[in-house]
Amino acid sequence: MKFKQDYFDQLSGFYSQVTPQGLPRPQWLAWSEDAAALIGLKQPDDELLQGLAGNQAIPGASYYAQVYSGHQFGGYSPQLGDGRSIILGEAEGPQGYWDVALKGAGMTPYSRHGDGRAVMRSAVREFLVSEALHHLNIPTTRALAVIGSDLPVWRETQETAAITVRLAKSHIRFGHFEFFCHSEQGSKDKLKQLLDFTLSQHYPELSRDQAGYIAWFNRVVADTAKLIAHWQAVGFAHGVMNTDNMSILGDSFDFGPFAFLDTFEEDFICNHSDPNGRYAFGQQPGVGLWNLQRLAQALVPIIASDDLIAALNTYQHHLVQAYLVLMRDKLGIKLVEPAGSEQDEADLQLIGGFTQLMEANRLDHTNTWRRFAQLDPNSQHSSLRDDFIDLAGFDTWYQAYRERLGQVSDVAGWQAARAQVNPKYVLRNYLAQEAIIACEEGNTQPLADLHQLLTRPFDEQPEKEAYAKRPPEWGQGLIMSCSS
Ligand SMILES: Nc1ncnc2c1ncn2[C@@H]1O[C@H](COP(=O)(O)OP(=O)(O)OP(=O)(O)O)[C@@H](O)[C@H]1O
Repeated sequence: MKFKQDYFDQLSGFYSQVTPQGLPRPQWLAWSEDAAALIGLKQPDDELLQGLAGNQAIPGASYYAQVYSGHQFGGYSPQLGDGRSIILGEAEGPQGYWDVALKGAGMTPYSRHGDGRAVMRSAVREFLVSEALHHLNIPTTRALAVIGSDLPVWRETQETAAITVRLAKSHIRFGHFEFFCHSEQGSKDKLKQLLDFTLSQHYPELSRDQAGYIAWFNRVVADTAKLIAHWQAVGFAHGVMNTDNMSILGDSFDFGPFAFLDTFEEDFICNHSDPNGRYAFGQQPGVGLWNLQRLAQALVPIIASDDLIAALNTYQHHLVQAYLVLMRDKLGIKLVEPAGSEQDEADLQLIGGFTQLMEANRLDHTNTWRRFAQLDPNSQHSSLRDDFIDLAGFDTWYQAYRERLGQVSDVAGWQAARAQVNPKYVLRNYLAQEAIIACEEGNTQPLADLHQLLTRPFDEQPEKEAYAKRPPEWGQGLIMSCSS
């Protein structure tokens, strides 16, 4: 790995230099070849293993933990920070730089009461979902590897420690700005310094003045809205949308009790620690805006309120437009009239009508959408119909859909295009759980197989048909806790 050397200088006051606490007897549990290619790595080897396990220094790496704060479940936590994640710096790759972070590499000044560790279960889940989302074409941080060990750690029961090696275009969170606005260590100058750093790192095309700052905040609003549109379209529930888990770049970030929907349920809650459903699947669009409002509040000292409010007011538009693009593609309908016309409203109703039917008929989200890749769109009789109990409801919807769709001239082409946007395979919780149980028994092959499967989520993989099944009874409604 080749690290950028001037990175640190620009960040003074925003981090603490730390030393990782190594993992004894480390072993590779997972490795992502295409994430490795991002930073010019080819094969995992022993030296890299010891380096990423924190047992020996990696040449050129800097080792730091950042301070930030954030709103967690609606309340402000004034002092958070990388309590178990150590950033090595920015590694150079063929197409740019990536932060490399060791998540679970021991205590830092921000560990509070935590042990600085991550358990294997959560490290594997973060690895799988990072790579799965990427291959679903959803913006996300990436995962290079999972390193396991026999080091015992205590959560609800005794587990073993592991490290996820995370690659991120940026580790800057909404919570960074909140910290430098609200804390005693913060100031207008510090906020400006942080924003100028963000711009120079990630938005070199923007000027470092009021006009650039406003343009930047508009970008953050749009990127966040687009990310959430992706989650809603694919059926992904993040589970812990605290502002310290919101990437400034609009990448999916920090994976805990996340879930892909099995049965479609608007009110689905995947986080055991969220009994009121603050972060339920259907709440995510609203939470995205709420989080942006918290970010805007933190920016008041350096960006005029009117400009912040004007940008926030574009959120709904970006969200709806991005969602419409994704959902029209899933349904195979084309935008005929200009965006923003009455057709948008009619299409939202058509889409909402379908999701309501899915919910009322207790249908599987992924498999139901995948059916569009087999549908004969010119036929009055839909192969989808058999899945519904409410046949009259389906028939009414299908008639409206066919009217909107019109005649399709190239049916095979239409179906192939639907297969490229309606995935066959997603990371269902029970699949992750099976791979984790195998790892606990010393067998990493199921994890490797699942990872491979998820790198081609849109392809038929007949030998892996079973992975597309709805969960067995034990895996239905698996709800994870925040403890990881
Ligand atoms: N085991 C732990 N030891 C120390 N600090 C922890 C531990 N688990 C979580 N934290 C800290 O608690 C806060 C909230 O945790 P959260 O789970 O959102 O983050 P994370 O998953 O640890 O890290 P990241 O956001 O970098 O993915 C963060 O400041 C985090 O560093």
